[in-house]
Formats: sequence, structure tokens, C-alpha cells
Amino acid sequence: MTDIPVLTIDGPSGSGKGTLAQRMAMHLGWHYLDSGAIYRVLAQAALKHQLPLDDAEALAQLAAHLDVEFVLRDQQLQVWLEGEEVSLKIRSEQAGNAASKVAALPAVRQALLQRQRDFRQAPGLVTDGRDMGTVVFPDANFKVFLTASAEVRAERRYKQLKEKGIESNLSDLIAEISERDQRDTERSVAPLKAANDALLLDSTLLEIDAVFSAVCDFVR
Ligand SMILES: Nc1ncnc2c1ncn2[C@@H]1O[C@H](COP(=O)(O)OP(=O)(O)OP(=O)(O)O)[C@@H](O)[C@H]1O
Ligand SMILES: Nc1ccn([C@H]2C[C@H](O)[C@@H](COP(=O)(O)O)O2)c(=O)n1
Repeated sequence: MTDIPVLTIDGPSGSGKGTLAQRMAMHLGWHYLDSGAIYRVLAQAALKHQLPLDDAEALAQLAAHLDVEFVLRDQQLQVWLEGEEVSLKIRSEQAGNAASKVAALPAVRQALLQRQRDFRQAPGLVTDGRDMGTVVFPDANFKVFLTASAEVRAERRYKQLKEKGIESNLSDLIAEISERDQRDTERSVAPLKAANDALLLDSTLLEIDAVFSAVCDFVR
């Protein structure tokens, strides 16, 4: 147990967790952990080392020794895998889908648990993911569960990918997001769900500023 404060932001893919979490971390002057990026990097490493995405034993070994580094520079999260920058590569929908597959394996989650908890450093931590408030930091001081309709999330993702120069198709995105939601919600271990003591926020009709302001009030 530690008295270092934690704000957890959980929710489905594309609900705006990362955007909100980074902004809250800047606002509070706290550290930031994008837990989804760890699963994305692990899936990337599995593909690089040609490991099947359902080989629990090999993936847990890989997870235990994963050589990943996060650097927050100019408000952008840089992600490095084995010395190679993979920041953009891990953001595709295919990478998210592969991450969701490896994340469903209990041995993988166990291997990554302490690594995530080690991000709890003074003066505080803001983190986003699926099980931050329920499993990784159940004693967090502030918990938020952020959601939005699948259609709105897909539209936001479409725009986001376009800004990054990645072409996509809206109806494919809706289908991929729904498939990922289902896998993340129905898995046997640490499924996506709101903690009992979380603030529930639906951003379907809310601008980013309104979401940020609601969470600032909550933390205050
Ligand atoms: N309330 C909002 N209104 C409009 N756009 C938003 C809102 N929140 C986030 N966005 C935009 O939606 C896109 C997805 O947001 P973000 O990457 O933060 O989602 P996420 O939940 O972290 O996704 P993932 O789980 O896949 O990492 C971004 O382009 C972001 O700017
Ligand atoms: N705490 C977490 C974070 C992420 N995952 C899995 C499930 C997601 O579909 C995938 C990618 O996450 P994203 O970057 O979209 O937040 O990783 C998880 O199981 N637990």
C-alpha cells in the first residue's frame, strides 16, 4: 500500500480515455501510464518474433521481459520496443485488435501487473485502460469510467486515423470496435467494466473540454 494518489480512467476503445488522461496528467502534474500501449507493444513484439497470438506461455515469457520504453515529449507519447520507435505502428486498428487478443490471456495479464503498478510514483499517477480501477489500482483515489456510443467512437477514430495519414473505412471501424468491445468485456480475467466506485461519464454528446471540466470538478 502507498499513499501516492492515482486517478484511473477506464472505458472502451475510442471513448477518449487517452486524450482525457494525458490532459489530466498535465493539469495535475502527475505521471501518466497508457496501459493499452503496453498490450499493443506486446502484440507488436509477438508479431516481430513470430509468436502466435494465442500461445499463452510464450507470450507471458515475452511480457515478463518486454523491452519497452515510454517517453512523453511535447505532449506526445513516444513508444519504443527493443530500441525501435513503434509509436505510430501500434496505433492501427489491427494493432489494437491484436492487443485485445493477447490481453485476454490470464498469464499475460499476470506477467504485466507489477510493471503497471510500478508507474505509481510521486507526486501521483493518471492511468487509462480497461481494468485500472478494478484490478491494477483498486485502491485508486479517483476512478472514472468513460464511454460513448460505438458509432461516435468509430467516427472519432476515423478522423484521428485520417489526421495521422492512415486511411480507413467507417463501417469497418464500427465493426472492429464492436468486436473489440465484446472481446474486452467478455474475457474471463479483468474484463472491461466500471469499478463500483467510479464516476460514470458518457461522452457521446460531450466535447473534450466538457469531459475534462467534469473530471477536474470530480478530482477537486
Ligand atoms: N469528447 C470528445 N469529443 C470529440 N472527440 C473526442 C472526444 N474525446 C476524444 N475525442 C477524440 O477521439 C479520438 C480517440 O480518442 P482517444 O485516443 O483518447 O481514445 P481512447 O479511449 O484512448 O482510445 P483507445 O482505447 O483505442 O486507446 C481522438 O482523436 C480524440 O481527440
Ligand atoms: N488495461 C488494459 C488496457 C488495454 N487492454 C487491451 C484491450 C484493448 O482492446 C487493447 C488496446 O488498448 P487501447 O490502446 O485501445 O486502450 O489492449 C486491456 O486488456 N487492459
